[in-house]
Amino acid sequence: MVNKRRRRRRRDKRPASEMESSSSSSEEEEKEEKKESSEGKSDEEKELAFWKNLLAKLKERARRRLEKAGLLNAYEELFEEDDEPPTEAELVAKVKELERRAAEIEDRGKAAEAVAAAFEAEGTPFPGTPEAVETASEAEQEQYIRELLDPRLLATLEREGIDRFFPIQRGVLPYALYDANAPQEQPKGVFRDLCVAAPTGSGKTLIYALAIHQALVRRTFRSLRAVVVVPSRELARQARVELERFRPEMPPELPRIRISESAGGTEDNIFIEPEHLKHQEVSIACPVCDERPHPDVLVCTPGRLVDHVERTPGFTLQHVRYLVIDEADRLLAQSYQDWARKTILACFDDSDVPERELKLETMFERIYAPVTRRSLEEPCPRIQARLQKLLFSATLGDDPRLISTFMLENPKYFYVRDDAVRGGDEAVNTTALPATLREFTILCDAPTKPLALIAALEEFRSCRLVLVFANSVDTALRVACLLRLWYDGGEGVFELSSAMKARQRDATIEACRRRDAHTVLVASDAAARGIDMSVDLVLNYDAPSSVQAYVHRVGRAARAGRQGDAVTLIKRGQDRAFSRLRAQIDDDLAPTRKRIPRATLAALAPKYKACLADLEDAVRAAQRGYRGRPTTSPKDDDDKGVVDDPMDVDDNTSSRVDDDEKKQNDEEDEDSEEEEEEHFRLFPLPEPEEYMHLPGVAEFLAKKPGEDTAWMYAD
Ligand SMILES: Nc1ncnc2c1ncn2[C@@H]1O[C@H](COP(=O)(O)OP(=O)(O)OP(=O)(O)O)[C@@H](O)[C@H]1O
Repeated sequence: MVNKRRRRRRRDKRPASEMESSSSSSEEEEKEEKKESSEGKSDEEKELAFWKNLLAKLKERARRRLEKAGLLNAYEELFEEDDEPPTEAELVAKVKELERRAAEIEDRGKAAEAVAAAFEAEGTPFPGTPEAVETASEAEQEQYIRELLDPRLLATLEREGIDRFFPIQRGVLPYALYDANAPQEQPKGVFRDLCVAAPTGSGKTLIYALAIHQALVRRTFRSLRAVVVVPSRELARQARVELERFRPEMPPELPRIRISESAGGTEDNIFIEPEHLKHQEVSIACPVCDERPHPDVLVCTPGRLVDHVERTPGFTLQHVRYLVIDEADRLLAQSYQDWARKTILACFDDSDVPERELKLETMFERIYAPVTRRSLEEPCPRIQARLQKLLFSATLGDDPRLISTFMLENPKYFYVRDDAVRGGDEAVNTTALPATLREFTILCDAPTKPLALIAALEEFRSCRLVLVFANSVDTALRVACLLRLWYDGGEGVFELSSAMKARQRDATIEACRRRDAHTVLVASDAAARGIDMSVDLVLNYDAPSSVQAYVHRVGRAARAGRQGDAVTLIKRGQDRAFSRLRAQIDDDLAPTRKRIPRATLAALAPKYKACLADLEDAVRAAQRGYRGRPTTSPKDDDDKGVVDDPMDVDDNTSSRVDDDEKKQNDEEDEDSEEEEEEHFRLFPLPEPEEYMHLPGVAEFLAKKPGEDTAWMYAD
């Protein structure tokens, strides 16, 4: 039916001369059509179902368009609920009426463009756009965001106790949600990628969670629409939990938004996309597929993502609307399998799309017609189904490789300076710390450094959770062992490093989150980024070697507007280097110098010495608990020439810098094969006979490339 209408429209558009010369062939076509329609009569019910399905899609599109153009009343008049199913003729008439309205909208669109141009000429943002609320009051920004949010998401926010948005959320959400609500099929270049640099704990996750859910809340078609890439397995888990926390309730007729995780040892719900869904066929209800695990959102590490792109049958990124890259500066530095290029190219892969171009001849087709997948070709021959990239980090920086590696399109940058959120067209290298963080330094000698750590811990004994950072896996292990001895068995002392198995790390994080007594977690930089666990005090046993490491480490405290403290132990001789590092942060503040009285150290010394005597045995016992003994590698630069810190190991077992990513990827490879096998056992590919009986499937599969199929890009 769709084919016939298209053919008819195309004929009408041909020049008169061509029309005359081909009149005989058109008569033949007419006959052919009649023959086709008489043959089709036996399938009347099927066809009506097809039309209804298409109309439902068109109605939704029309509603959005008309609503935007202030024509909602017209829409309601046009589609009053009928008790009787409409006849085919009525449906065709309605679609024609839609075409007329669409043309009307185009006129209005032109008028609106002229008005927008006038506003631009005056330098005033167009009312109702995100630009217009950039400088508005806090209350106006809140209201604007709430108006853009679906009521089901507002209900979720209320349920989760989010009653106001944080500053960076008020700055970015107007843009992110405005785009999430905009129709997909915009000409290339209309939408912008967003890059957000905001302090740790400022609520960046909620920004992408809301944008994704807002775009998917009215989706009718199930396919992978959002991919969130994070640098570690722990962050993948956390992001998934956060996305699930804000997941909206769906209307009864739609399946809920499914969120999956694919990182390291975790591999759930990875799906195979059945052939007939790959091409976004109009038919949307497919019981077989709905019972199968189809994620709408996938949270993953880069390694696992590349594995899926290259190896998982049926896995495609072709329908992905959002590519979120969290901790983007960290992921930029990670070239694992050339993941960024491969991922983005996979989003534009149209190799299995039949060689067919939609000729968008009428306004109707341009607005409502099915659109195909996207193409990187310039100029794009098709309407673009859009891919928006959202980049986040507390230390995003202005590295030009961000644009090239992630193929950013017309990016808009958000950053925080002088406690205010700013937006601009240029990347700005700026780093801010949470305003609620208090920073301290303690100057100490190498031999007494562990004692200084103990003294600092004693001073902050009232804190619930203290996170101690060491520069290497081995130092973290030794410090944890020392503290266990210090706390007489150390029930509340935990260790987190990449030398541990993934499940051990999960269990440790969970235990630290749950405990309500004084808890000390000793970690390597594996725990520096992104982990959100209500830390009261960050204690840098080793001074970090870069400003990025410092910002992410201390940012585990003072999150979400809460008070928090950070203490850094600085060995004599390291203080200048640390001051230079701290000066790279955009504020005029300096950490307060704390002094530990000699008398305090002297009082702690006897017990400390007793602990040291038992330390080697404790370390050996702890190492036996690992998968294998940590290997050896060169010492940290910082420690060169300094051998007398009792937490430094001797030459035979020298400190290993925590190469978290490498370790993780090795681990992922090891775990994944087993898990994949298990997955395919649980979720085998459906046999074609399982879905061939479903309406429309056989017909769709029978269509040849190039045939005028009704393709639909459905939200
Ligand atoms: N509007 C809000 N009101 C209350 N709490 C919020 C709000 N937004 C986010 N939060 C909470 O703030 C905490 C920190 O948020 P999140 O982890 O997203 O920070 P982040 O900016 O991503 O930090 P990092 O850079 O360290 O990854 C989380 O526990 C989150 O649930």
